[in-house]
Amino acid sequence: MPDPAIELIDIDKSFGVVRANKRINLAVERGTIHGIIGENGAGKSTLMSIIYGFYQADSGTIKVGGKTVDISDPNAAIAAGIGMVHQHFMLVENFTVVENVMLGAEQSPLLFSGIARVRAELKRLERDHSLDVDPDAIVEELPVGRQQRVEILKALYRGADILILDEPTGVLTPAEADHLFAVLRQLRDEGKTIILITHKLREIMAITDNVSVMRQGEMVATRRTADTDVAELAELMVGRRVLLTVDKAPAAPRDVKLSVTGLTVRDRRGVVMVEDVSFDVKAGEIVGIAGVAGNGQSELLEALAGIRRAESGRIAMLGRDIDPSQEVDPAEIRRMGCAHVPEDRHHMGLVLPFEENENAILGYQGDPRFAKGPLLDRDAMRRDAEAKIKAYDIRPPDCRLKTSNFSGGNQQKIVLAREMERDPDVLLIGQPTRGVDVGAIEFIHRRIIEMRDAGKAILLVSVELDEIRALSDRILVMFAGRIVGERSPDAGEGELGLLMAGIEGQEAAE
Ligand SMILES: Nc1ncnc2c1ncn2[C@@H]1O[C@H](COP(=O)(O)OP(=O)(O)OP(=O)(O)O)[C@@H](O)[C@H]1O
Repeated sequence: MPDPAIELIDIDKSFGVVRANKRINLAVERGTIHGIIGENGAGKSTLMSIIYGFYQADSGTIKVGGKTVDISDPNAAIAAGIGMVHQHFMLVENFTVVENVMLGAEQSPLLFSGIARVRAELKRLERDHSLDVDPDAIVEELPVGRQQRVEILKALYRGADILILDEPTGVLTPAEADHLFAVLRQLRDEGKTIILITHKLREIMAITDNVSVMRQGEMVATRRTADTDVAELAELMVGRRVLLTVDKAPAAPRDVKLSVTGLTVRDRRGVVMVEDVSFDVKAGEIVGIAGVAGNGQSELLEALAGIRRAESGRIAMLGRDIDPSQEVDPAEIRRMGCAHVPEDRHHMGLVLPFEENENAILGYQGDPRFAKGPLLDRDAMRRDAEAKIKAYDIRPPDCRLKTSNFSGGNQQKIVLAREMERDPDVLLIGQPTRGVDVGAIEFIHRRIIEMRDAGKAILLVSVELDEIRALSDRILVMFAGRIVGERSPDAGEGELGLLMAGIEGQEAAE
């Protein structure tokens, strides 16, 4: 390669018995966007953490601009011109944008020349890179797309020439993702080098110049994006052909298992998040809720699961009437036969310092299968966890490992296995495949269809329109807290997109 911006030579890294990176070699050409893909647990985040100095490689060499560098911590990475935009933003939420940009940039001589100059520099960076954000806004009040811009600005402010983005579109709306891509292309055209980790192969095809594939800790292939396609990449990732479409028979809906009438939910500040929502879900059908993130889907799901109090409305679930404006015990909802895969696995689905086998029964500790007198039957828990690890191909297959030590996609599989394998009659499922690889998506989709065919009533919330269209038997579109339309899964992407943007919906609702 004529001019690699960064080169990794024989990088090796183990965590105990897990060899996360095995003699990795990679050269990233300057002024290109280079995608890194791979199954959950393939070692992508570990490799990026080594480049950014969070982890130290056990052996190997990193060269930046042809020179060997010792990246002992993130400050050394920054000094070498490497910037990172994290999956879970590393911003201080109650600080302003300027304060966040200044924070941690102690090495920057600009810091000593006052906040006014920092603000001016920030303004210039924003203008030059179409990264519009108010420097004085408090970070937690910004939508996620803008918070991400702050992360990018922070890296640019510190002089990053090489920018690493880990799953940057996972939390973005489609419009925000398009904007991000425009920014990345512009940065590339200015000569910056971008390394992008994503599970979305369509994004790889749309935006990268080259793509490298990792499998089980190894770098197995690098391709020019123009010379490959989604099917080849999927196969390189998982080592077998992957079905990229979902095969399903027509639904055979039976009696209503979940009926929601006039549900209204406000958030802590009193803002209406769900407004007068009514719908039914029958046994043997999947009802998908489509919508841009932040239009009330999360609050709807939480109210149904009993973890958020509603203002008014009625819920009839599995023959029982629930008044959601009263305190509802989520454990009671679970006991009735309703399982819930929460959208935000870090905050609601898992206790990260717990062992895998403990999270595998979280919320179901009272189950007699796991009781030994007044105590927990640890052997039964481990046997149960091992069976789920096998069925969901959770890696590494170690139920004693702390949950925080699993990769993001494998953490998602731990939650899915726990909730789906309870054999619930009603399944509330939020963003089931966020952060999971194509092989696992194929498996999870198949499992959801099997559950439908076994007569379960399934409510699916996903911001991935492709996923909603592939799985749902009926699609409800939510906009600004209201259901603005019902469509069949055959409805075109354009038609659904307009509804999701509230354009047709407003007329329909009037
Ligand atoms: N701090 C740690 N301690 C122990 N094991 C770890 C640690 N960090 C990562 N691992 C293990 O290293 C392997 C690689 O994980 P990594 O997070 O790099 O995967 P990934 O390719 O980024 O996966 P995903 O797509 O799911 O995010 C996994 O088996 C993971 O469990």
